[in-house]
Amino acid sequence: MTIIAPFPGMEPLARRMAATSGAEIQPVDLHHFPDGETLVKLGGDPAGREIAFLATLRDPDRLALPLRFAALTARELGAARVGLVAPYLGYMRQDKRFHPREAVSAPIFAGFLDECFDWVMTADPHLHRNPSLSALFRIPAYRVATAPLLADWIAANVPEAVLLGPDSESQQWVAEVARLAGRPYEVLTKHRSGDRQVEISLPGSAVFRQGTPVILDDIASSGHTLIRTLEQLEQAGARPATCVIIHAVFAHGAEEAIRHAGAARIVSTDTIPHSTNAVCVGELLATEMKVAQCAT
Ligand SMILES: O=P(O)(O)OC[C@H]1O[C@@H](O)[C@H](O)[C@@H]1O
Repeated sequence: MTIIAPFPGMEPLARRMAATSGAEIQPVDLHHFPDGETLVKLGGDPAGREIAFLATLRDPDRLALPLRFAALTARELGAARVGLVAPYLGYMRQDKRFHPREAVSAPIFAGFLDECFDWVMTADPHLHRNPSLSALFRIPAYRVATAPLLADWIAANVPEAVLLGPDSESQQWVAEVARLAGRPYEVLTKHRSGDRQVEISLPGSAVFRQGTPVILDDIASSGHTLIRTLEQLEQAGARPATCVIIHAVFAHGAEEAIRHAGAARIVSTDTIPHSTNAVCVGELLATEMKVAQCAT
């Protein structure tokens, strides 16, 4: 039987995955010493077993070394194969050199995970320039799409939804969710000049006035993409908008600021544990994990 080894905070998602896959859950213990170093302890003996660590990489700098300790320890103790399920895969946004001498973090981070694991799996990675996850990793890389779950949620919860993608990067998600939900969509124009400096322009067609706007994006981080979109919609006289986010990254104060900007509701998937989680990806990940484990 496969082992799912959740990092701290990931136990609820591990239980949902285990309910579908029948896997055994063995939580990973992290002990933080006073000097800042971390002691990793596996929850059981992985000898001869398939083990999948479950860690969402919202805070990858803090998690990278413990992940490596866990993966190499599982190997040393004789695990048959060691996988990583990272429902949110951090560092994918720095996929090119935007300014001279910057690190192109996405492939470097992928290379780090290549060295630790036999396979990796994630949900809707932020890869809008190169949508192929397998081009980034040398190990087998699997992705699940949350679009069917988001479409179902919108169909059940938002009457007369008109989907809005705040920028061209969101086109791939908003177009697919709109298609599955059978609802219209529009993609807005965004200009970002800094971490928290964002401008949004609404399209002239104003389809968003014909229903309830649902702003759909893969990530809310500083929240400024959503905040500026909400402000523009309010100025244009649209109905209060619902924000649907795949990965609830939410930097400090972001959720409150988005609510203050007029969001009628904010919902997210549970790729990152957060109070806005309303859509569960556990079954999706568990089903894809069986595919990963059947592959040689
Ligand atoms: O505007 P914040 O919330 O900081 O960042 C999230 C946005 O930045 C993009 O990469 C994401 O796709 C999303 O549109």
